[in-house]
Amino acid sequence: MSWVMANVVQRRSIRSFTARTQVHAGDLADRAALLKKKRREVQYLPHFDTTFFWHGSCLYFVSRSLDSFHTSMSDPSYDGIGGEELTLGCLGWSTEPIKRLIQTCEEYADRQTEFFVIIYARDRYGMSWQPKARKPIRRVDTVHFDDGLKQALLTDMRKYLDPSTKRLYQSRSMPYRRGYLFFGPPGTGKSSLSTALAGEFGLDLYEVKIPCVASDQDLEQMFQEIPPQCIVLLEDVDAIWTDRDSKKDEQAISRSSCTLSGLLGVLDGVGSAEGRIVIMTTNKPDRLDSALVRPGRVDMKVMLGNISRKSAEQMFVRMFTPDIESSPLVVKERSDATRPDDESISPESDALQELALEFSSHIPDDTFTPSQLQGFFQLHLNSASEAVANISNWVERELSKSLLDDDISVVSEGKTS
Ligand SMILES: Nc1ncnc2c1ncn2[C@@H]1O[C@H](COP(=O)(O)OP(=O)(O)OP(=O)(O)O)[C@@H](O)[C@H]1O
Repeated sequence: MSWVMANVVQRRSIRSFTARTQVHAGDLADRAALLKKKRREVQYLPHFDTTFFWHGSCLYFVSRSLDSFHTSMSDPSYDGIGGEELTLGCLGWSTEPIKRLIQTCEEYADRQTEFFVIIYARDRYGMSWQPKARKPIRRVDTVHFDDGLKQALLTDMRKYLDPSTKRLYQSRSMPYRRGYLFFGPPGTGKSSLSTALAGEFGLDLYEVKIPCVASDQDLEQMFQEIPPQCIVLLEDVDAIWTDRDSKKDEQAISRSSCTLSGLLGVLDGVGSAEGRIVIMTTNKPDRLDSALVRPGRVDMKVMLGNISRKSAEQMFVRMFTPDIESSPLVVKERSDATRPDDESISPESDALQELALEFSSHIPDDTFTPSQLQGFFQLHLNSASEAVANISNWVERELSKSLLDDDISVVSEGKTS
């Protein structure tokens, strides 16, 4: 119906259409499902009647029936998507044009739908999981780190989630689970990458902040309530309490109340559900116990470090590429043949590439975190050339700041010793 609205009714200036404001069943709908998709507040559709239109070289007609519409609206489980009976026909002897049109409409609907990643966290009493936030899906290519490593990670996860892999694991009596360790300094994209991966593979994300877990029993309870197909994000896993930590240890004060054996128990114990992906993050990989990161618990380690010159260039291009997704005209007109890659051949994008190259030549390799650089872009979002003009001053300032920070830490170390 949306396709007919955009491509027939609006184009031919047909002046009658229907509009409705209630597009889901309100309280009865599952909250997580509601969070997952963005619904338009007002939905415009063709009028109840038969609409004739040409598409390609065929004459089609589509009919909406008022009775069928009423029936779907009175069904309490109706969620506003589909449900209504439509009759679609075309003049001719073959059904192929109808199948083609249905496919076109399906592709159109996919492009119109905006999906979100649902992030679950424990409620404030630590009693149950609650959808905490929905985040628009972030594409993995917007998280910048080593390209080879990124491809290896995506391939590994895709392979793991393939149904044939599950069968293979089961037939070999191997536990069907996968673990990853993302490590690197603060602000290098560990959380962003986890959310992007959840979006890429259509999985919900269950967030466990290890320093906030009250006890091993709580951790066990949490894991028992996590569904099988999801990503579990264990943040700051270095805060887990190990036997080496003594009560006098100053760093141990900031440690979690759950223990290494408690964590190992939920990772591979009886209660550990099959099919889930566990991602652990840490800023201090050297503090992790070797038992926690052994193969089977951590199958792949991904280092997210300071930004390289190449990634700075890619980030620049991403920041200043016109936002084609937000233009309704482009969404409507765009076919797969005109996807964003085509921009790379336009003169504007050549100019942008040149600016990006000049910009990145001022960025010292492996010195700033991506989040630091993002902070710089936030100050100059309106003009790419302004960003290029200001970058060398910013680099100088940041470098002198970090020298100052080093001095301060030396002085404070001197005081404490
Ligand atoms: N590699 C990256 N590529 C693109 N953006 C990044 C990257 N790393 C960080 N950012 C940006 O910096 C901000 C902070 O990133 P994020 O929280 O993912 O870092 P983190 O490594 O998880 O930090 P922490 O260890 O403090 O939790 C985000 O807004 C994110 O967009």
